[in-house]
Amino acid sequence: MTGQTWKSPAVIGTGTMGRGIMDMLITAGYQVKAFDNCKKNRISAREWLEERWWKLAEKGKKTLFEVESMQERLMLVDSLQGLSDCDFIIEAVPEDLLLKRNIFHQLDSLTSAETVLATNTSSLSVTSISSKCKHPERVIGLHFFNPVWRLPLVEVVESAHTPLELVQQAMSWLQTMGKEPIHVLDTPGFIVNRVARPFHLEAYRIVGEGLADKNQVDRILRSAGFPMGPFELQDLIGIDINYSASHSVYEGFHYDPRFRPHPEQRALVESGKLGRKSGKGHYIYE
Ligand SMILES: NC(=O)c1ccc[n+]([C@@H]2O[C@H](COP(=O)([O-])OP(=O)(O)OC[C@H]3O[C@@H](n4cnc5c(N)ncnc54)[C@H](O)[C@@H]3O)[C@@H](O)[C@H]2O)c1
Repeated sequence: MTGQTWKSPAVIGTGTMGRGIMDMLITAGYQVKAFDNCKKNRISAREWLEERWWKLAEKGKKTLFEVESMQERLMLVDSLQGLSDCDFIIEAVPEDLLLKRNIFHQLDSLTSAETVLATNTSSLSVTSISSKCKHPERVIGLHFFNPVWRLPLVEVVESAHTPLELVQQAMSWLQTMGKEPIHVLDTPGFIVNRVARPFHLEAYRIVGEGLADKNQVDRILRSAGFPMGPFELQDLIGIDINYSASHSVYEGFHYDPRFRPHPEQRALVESGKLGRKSGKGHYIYE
C-alpha cells in the first residue's frame, strides 16, 4: 500500500455521488480520472461541476485561475481500462451487488495489486463486493454522504479482508480533504443507513395509515430539528438508490420485518419517479 501518498485517484460512476467525490478530490488539488458507461452522464457531470465552480467564482470563493485549473484536472475516460494507472479508485455506480462485484472483478485484473479499490456503497457488504477479487485486501468501503461538499462524514468500512492499516491510512487521507471519517464494520447499512431505515420506512406507513400526508410529515420533522423530512430527503438521495438500500438492509438482516421495504418505493421506481434527478418523485421539480 502506498499510504497517504496516493496521487492519482479515479471515480467510477459520475451520477449524484460520483460528482460530489470528484469535486472533493479536484478541490483538494488532485488530477482525477472519471469513467461512466453512459456518455451523456459523463458529459453532464463535467457541465454540472464546471457550473458549480463558476458559481463559486462569481461569489468570490474561487479565482478565475483556480477554476480553469480545476477544469484541467478533470479527465473523463471512456472505458474502465482508462483507469488502469490510477492508485486509488472510488466506485459510485448504482446500489446493485452484481454490478459492483463485476466492476471490482474487472478492476482487480486491470490495475496493479497496490491500487486501492473503494466502494461508496450505502448498505451492501464490502466483503461480498470484493468476493471475486484475487486481492480483496486492497478493497475498502468509503461511504460518503450527499451532498459531499456539505456533509463531512465518511463511513470507512473494514471488510473481512481489509487490513487495519489501510483503514487508518484512508481515514488520514480523508482528513486532509476536510472529511470526518469514522471506522465501521461491514454490517448491513453500517451505522447511518441502519438508523435511517425506520426514518424512511415509518414515514410511508404513517402516510398509509392516514395519520398525515407527505408534506405534513416533512414539515413536522423539519420543525422538530431534522434538516430535511423523509420524503424530501428521498427525493434528494434518489428513490431508486434509497429503495435499493432498504432492500439490501432488509436482506442483510435475513428479512427482519423491522426493515421491510414499502411497496410504494418499488412502485415509484418502476414508474420512473426517482426524485430530483428525474424531475419527479414524492414532489415535482422544475
Ligand atoms: N444518492 C445518495 O444520496 C447516496 C449517498 C451515499 C451513497 N450512495 C451510494 O453511491 C452509489 C451511487 O449512487 P448515486 O446516487 O450516485 O447513483 P446515480 O444513479 O446518481 O449514479 C450512478 C452512475 O453510475 C453510472 N453507471 C451505471 N452502471 C455503470 C457501469 N457499469 N460503469 C460505470 N458507470 C456506471 C450511471 O450511468 C450513473 O451515472 C450507490 O452505491 C449508492 O448507494 C448514494
